[in-house]
Amino acid sequence: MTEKTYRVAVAGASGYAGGEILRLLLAHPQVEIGALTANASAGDRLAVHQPHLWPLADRILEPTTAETLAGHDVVFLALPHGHSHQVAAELGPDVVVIDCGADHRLTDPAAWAKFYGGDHPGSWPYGMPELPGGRARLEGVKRVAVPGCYPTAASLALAPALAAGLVEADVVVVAASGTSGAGKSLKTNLLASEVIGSASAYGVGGVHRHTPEMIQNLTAAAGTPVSVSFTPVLVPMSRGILSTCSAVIKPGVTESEIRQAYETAYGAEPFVHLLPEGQWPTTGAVTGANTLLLQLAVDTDAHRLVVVAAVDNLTKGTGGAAVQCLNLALGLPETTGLSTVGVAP
Ligand SMILES: NC(=O)C1=CN([C@@H]2O[C@H](COP(=O)(O)OP(=O)(O)OC[C@H]3O[C@@H](n4cnc5c(N)ncnc54)[C@H](OP(=O)(O)O)[C@@H]3O)[C@@H](O)[C@H]2O)C=CC1
Ligand SMILES: CC(=O)N[C@@H](CCC(=O)OP(=O)(O)O)C(=O)O
Repeated sequence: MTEKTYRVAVAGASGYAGGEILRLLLAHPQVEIGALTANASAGDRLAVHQPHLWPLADRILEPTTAETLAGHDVVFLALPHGHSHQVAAELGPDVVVIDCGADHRLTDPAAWAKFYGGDHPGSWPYGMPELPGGRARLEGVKRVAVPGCYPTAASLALAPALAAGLVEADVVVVAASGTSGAGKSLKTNLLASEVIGSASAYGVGGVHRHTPEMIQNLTAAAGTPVSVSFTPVLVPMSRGILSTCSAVIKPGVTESEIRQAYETAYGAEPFVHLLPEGQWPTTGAVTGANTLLLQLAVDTDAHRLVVVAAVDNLTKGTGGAAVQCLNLALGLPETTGLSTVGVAP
């Protein structure tokens, strides 16, 4: 029997997230790539913006309109946040819409207003299958909110310990990110002369917009309100996030209990792995792979659990998660078209 092919459009195809989605879709056996859209780049050959996507080099970017996105089974939205809800509103209810932006991730309108401003666009099923109950929430859905890159690393790093009640509900996350996390648009702190040879903290003091998303995920996992102190750090690499997450261990809890909780949570997961003891995650090991690698240690003097997570912000941190959610939404095997093989060195 011939397998069904789904016609897929990508809005924001000239950007980093759109480019990564296309790189992965080119290896997906049940996808036909339809319209590729952008804003100011409309009219350009795709190769001008995505020279690595050779099979699509001569495709012409179209404007992002209801007309260009019509006639597809699936539409990926890889647009700056604040734009996708308007575009999604014009797509029919039978179209599977996978939004890589932040518009539909938060369930709390007050958190949206505080960190993004304006009216809350509403929330969609959240695209992190590995969270408790996460997979069931995505099967067969028509709308998916793909998580932010920093929340992917922090949430998967801490959810098992919080869900098992092994640590206090007050966590610290410090995460180093490569520059592609900021997208392609020009920003002065992303000038090569500012970034090369320098690491810098930003969004310090609870103001980064990914903080409420981490709180949302970890509170749901813990079943009790969790407070999160998050500090992002920009480092001179193009891809990758290395997130160091810690929490105070509850009295009497042992390292083997904690390790068991992570093995139970992720032992059967195709894309999230607790490394063998003594081996620590690196961003290089996950570059281009839809994989999140974890390791943990117990700091007995400080009474803290420390978990380190590595993820490629563009793969498991966005584009790979988006394709994983597509598979769940369409009822395909979750790993279809997704590789856990990285690029090294
Ligand atoms: N980069 C990352 O690691 C991650 C990104 N995301 C999310 O993915 C989305 C895209 O991010 P990213 O690819 O990094 O950003 P980029 O700046 O690299 O790309 C943005 C894309 O959106 C298009 N665009 C810009 N403005 C409009 C508009 N008004 N109408 C239609 N299209 C428009 C751009 O087209 P043009 O070339 O014409 O300007 C471009 O294709 C964002 O919401 C981001 O938060 C999520 C997780 C991680
Ligand atoms: C290094 C860097 O600048 N990273 C971005 C990550 C944001 C992102 O990509 O996530 P959203 O999908 O929520 O916008 C930042 O801190 O804003």
